[in-house]
Amino acid sequence: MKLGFIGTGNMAGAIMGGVIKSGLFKPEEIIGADLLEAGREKVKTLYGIHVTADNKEVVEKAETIILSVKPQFYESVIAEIKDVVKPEQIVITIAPGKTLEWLAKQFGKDVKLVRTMPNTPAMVGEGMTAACRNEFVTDEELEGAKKILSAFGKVEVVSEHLMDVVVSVSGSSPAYVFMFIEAMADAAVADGMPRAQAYQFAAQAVLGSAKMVLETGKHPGELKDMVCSPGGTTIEAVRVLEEKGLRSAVIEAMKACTDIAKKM
Ligand SMILES: NC(=O)C1=CN([C@@H]2O[C@H](COP(=O)(O)OP(=O)(O)OC[C@H]3O[C@@H](n4cnc5c(N)ncnc54)[C@H](OP(=O)(O)O)[C@@H]3O)[C@@H](O)[C@H]2O)C=CC1
Ligand SMILES: O=C(O)[C@@H]1CCC=N1
Repeated sequence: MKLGFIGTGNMAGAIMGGVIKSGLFKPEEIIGADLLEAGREKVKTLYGIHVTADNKEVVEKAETIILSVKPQFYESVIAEIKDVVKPEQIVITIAPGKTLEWLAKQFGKDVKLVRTMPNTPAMVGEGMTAACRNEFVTDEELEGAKKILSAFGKVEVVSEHLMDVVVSVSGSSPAYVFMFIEAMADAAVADGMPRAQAYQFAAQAVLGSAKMVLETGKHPGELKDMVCSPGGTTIEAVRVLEEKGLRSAVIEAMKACTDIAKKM
């Protein structure tokens, strides 16, 4: 088995979907463990992977392990698997707040650790993942981990002190973007557009705008100005968004998100 997941919830499912869709791994090369039968059956049906109720079986069978349980379960799961983790295995973590130092202390032995923060757009191959490693991971092994992470989107190696910021700017931010899309669609529905059509229009506008930022290299403010015709419709919307505090709401929400990540 090439890849093993402990915890087969939302984020693990998004990664499974991404790596299988990319062709990097076949479903039969992936194994996942979860507490409940329902959780295991869901990923077995959706992705065709092997499943087990035994976390240790995942560690015994897979080359690379992704710890995909909630942060509050990291301590107990590591205590359960630490004796079966082999020196050559790479353990990838995806939990906010769990530092390399804290993780190493839980394992209590030399383990190759790659700390990451992915996001659910991994499911459609458009993830954004940040990664950092501990001293036992060689350059070649880091490249191997990056190959897995880039199978479902972009990956960037960052200094560990940035990992809490990454949580708010890309780990959690899909949720704010979905809220924005939902709100835009609600407004369009209020003005008479059928809901399904409203989601298409709003989501495609967000997708295209994000592509413009990534592909033109222009400042987002300049791209915004290009939409605002003098005396036109857009500047009126911009005026109201400023009055209602959109920018400040986003900044304050992200500060709260980063602060929580630091405390986890
Ligand atoms: N969702 C996201 O967008 C992102 C999540 N993450 C991180 O990914 C991790 C998982 O989050 P997410 O997928 O959202 O959470 P989920 O609750 O969807 O998935 C976690 C899964 O782990 C199972 N689980 C709990 N305890 C154990 C255990 N002891 N052994 C095996 N499986 C167990 C849970 O089962 P049960 O439901 O029965 O408890 C659940 O199916 C977290 O650390 C989160 O911070 C990182 C980036 C983005
Ligand atoms: O909400 C959470 O805690 C996780 C981490 C980043 C996205 N979801």
